[in-house]
Amino acid sequence: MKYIVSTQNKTVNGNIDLPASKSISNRVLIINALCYNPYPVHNLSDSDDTCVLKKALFSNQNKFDIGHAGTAMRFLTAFLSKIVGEWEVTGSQRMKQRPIGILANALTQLGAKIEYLEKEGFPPIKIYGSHLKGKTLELDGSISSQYISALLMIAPTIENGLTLKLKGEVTSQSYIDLTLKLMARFGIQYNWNKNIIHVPEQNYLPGEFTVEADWSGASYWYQIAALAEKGEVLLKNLQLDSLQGDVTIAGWFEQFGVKSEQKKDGVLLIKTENIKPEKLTLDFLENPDMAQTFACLCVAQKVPFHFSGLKTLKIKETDRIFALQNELAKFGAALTEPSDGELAWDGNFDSAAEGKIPLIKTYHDHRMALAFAPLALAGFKMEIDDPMVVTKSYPSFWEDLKKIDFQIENMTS
Ligand SMILES: O=C(O)C1=C[C@@H](OP(=O)(O)O)[C@@H](O)[C@H](O)C1
Ligand SMILES: C=C(OP(=O)(O)O)C(=O)O
Repeated sequence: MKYIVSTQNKTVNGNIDLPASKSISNRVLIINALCYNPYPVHNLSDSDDTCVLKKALFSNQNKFDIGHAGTAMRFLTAFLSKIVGEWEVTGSQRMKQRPIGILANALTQLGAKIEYLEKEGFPPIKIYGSHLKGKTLELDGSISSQYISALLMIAPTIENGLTLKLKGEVTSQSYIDLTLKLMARFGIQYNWNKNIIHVPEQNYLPGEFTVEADWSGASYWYQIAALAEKGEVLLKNLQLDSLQGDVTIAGWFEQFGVKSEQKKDGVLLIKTENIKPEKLTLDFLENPDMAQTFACLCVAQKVPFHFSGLKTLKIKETDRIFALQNELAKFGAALTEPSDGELAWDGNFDSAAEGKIPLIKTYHDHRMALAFAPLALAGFKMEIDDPMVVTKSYPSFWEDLKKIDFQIENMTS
């Protein structure tokens, strides 16, 4: 299936019901599974990534296919390691290329047994869950914070708790912070000093919980507001006082004339001023999921950029560096990779691309479709391949775009 995405509008006004955060939802599902008497969770995400984890946790099977969901893969691996039994976890072809060795080694040191069913260090895996005994573990933090979050969530429930000494340049720290803050919300005490996190053995205290709206999903609406000449968009249930690290984009978007105001029922984006930076320099180490949003925005706004902190983009749903280079080249923008973890653009367009209507490939990556579609507002015409890829995090995205008069034409043959 393909969608042709276009709009004649230059002004955007609307109220959008954002999806709930899949990062928060998946943490709360695991924490609830570790509680003795869990309360129901309100506003749980309806994304694929949350649905697969929920299905696995509530199933009576011992084999799980978590599709493309990184958090489900990593969180479930740690959770099942402490549940006595034999478990198999697999995922999509891409998941089989996303490493899990660091987490599996750590769990093995705590007493679990993990076998690789195909390739050493990668899913699918077989887990022999058992009673785990905590200790001090040294862990490379530069590949994925999800390994650390997965271990932290089970830490209070294993004998003697757990101490993690993080090595290397720790990526996505804002997500580690999110994990610990949510654990604290469920009664857990911990100590985090520089690169050492200590979680003593203790019980989670169940309580009522409502999941926040998703700041990563909000970024596409900020992008839309930035590309519009003017307008106001209310992002319902979104909070500026948020647990999610991606809230930081509210500040980044001010350079593109988008202001954020906290209202009773959400965050109001206000676009009044058509401004943009001469060049954009940003570090995405804490916010890797925002790289596609800003690369697409800068090309549409003709803003040269230099982005860093992108080393982990190659092991996400797709190699996002390669995907951005390939697809933005279809609009005539040649992005370079000055060194590993960097992406840059000099602001020049190749005129050979002018007047063409490219087919934007999405590479099984929701954020490719989510970040490219807003470019219709800047007059970029395109077809989007496999548009339902958005269900990984934002199932109602296309319906929401129609609310602000985007035309979404289905080209299913
Ligand atoms: O813990 C989480 O919820 C996430 C952590 C990040 O992954 P990495 O830690 O692998 O960078 C992020 O990219 C992902 O979308 C969600
Ligand atoms: C990287 C992402 O997800 P995950 O790693 O959980 O698959 C994402 O949602 O952008």
